[in-house]
Amino acid sequence: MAAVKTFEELFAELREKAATRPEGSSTVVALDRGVHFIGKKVVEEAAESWMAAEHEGPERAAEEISQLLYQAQVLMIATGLDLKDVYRHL
Ligand SMILES: N=c1c2ncn([C@@H]3O[C@H](COP(=O)(O)OP(=O)(O)OP(=O)(O)O)[C@@H](O)[C@H]3O)c2ncn1[C@@H]1O[C@H](COP(=O)(O)O)[C@@H](O)[C@H]1O
Repeated sequence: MAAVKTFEELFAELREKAATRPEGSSTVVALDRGVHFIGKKVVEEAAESWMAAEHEGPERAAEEISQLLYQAQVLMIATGLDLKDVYRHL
């Protein structure tokens, strides 16, 4: 099994990608397309998470929810938010 990546580690990785803009990064492509594009991805992955949880079982739900968390982080970066800006509302 691949090494487990935490939410905080993924966010740090994505912020680094946004700053250094490496070739081939899907995160850089999404950030260049902007908040409207990323927002649609958030909604798409939310819907796919719901459908997987209701009809496809826990393993598929886990995959889709991981993509939802990724897209939420990309939206945070596109909006200039840090994790602590979100955490203070939890
Ligand atoms: N965790 C993710 C991650 N989850 C989803 N995605 C991207 O989000 C997009 C999902 O959009 P789509 O729904 O069109 O993709 P799909 O294949 O149809 O997926 P399904 O939802 O249908 O299953 C794809 O481009 C994926 O590459 C992700 N892209 C990157 N990461 C991680 O982010 C980090 C940086 O990645 P790069 O920026 O690509 O270097 C790395 O650790 C990656 O593992």
